[in-house]
Amino acid sequence: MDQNSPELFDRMGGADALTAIVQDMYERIFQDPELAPFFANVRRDHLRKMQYEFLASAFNGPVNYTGAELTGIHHHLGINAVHFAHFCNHFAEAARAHGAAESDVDQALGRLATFKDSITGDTNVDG
Ligand code: HEM
Repeated sequence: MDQNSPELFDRMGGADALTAIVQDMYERIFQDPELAPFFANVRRDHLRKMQYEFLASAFNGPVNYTGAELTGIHHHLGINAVHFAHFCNHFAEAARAHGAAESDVDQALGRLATFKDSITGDTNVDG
């Protein structure tokens, strides 16, 4: 079931659709008062480009991820499980807005969930 052809990347509409989904997802994230502060000093064009590569690759598209290792770039930021859930929800809403099938949204969310431990860090650090 999971190894359907065409791949998830293609079923979601390929490069053009995923580029639009990433753009839309970050518009939602940057407007979310809980998530926006994390991105205050981030180069947004670079972020969108790297996220496109990452998701395209995670969805079995013909793209190599050339960005930073996920744990190293996120773990010190204090991202908790609620932040992670909201982030994934923005992705899901953006994908639906661009016509993704619910079964494909579910599959994509399942793949994102596998990165949760790499993204979330310990928020109880003293000082
Ligand atoms: C499955 C979920 C996530 C994935 C796949 C993901 C992926 C990525 C990728 C690919 C980058 C770019 C790396 C690079 O520049 O080389 C990035 C950067 C970043 N992400 Fe995430 N991310 C996720 C969740 C989150 C969450 C929940 C937050 C915060 C609430 C977050 C905050 C950031 C920030 C602030 C940066 C920029 C870091 C910097 O430039 O120093 N990410 N993420």
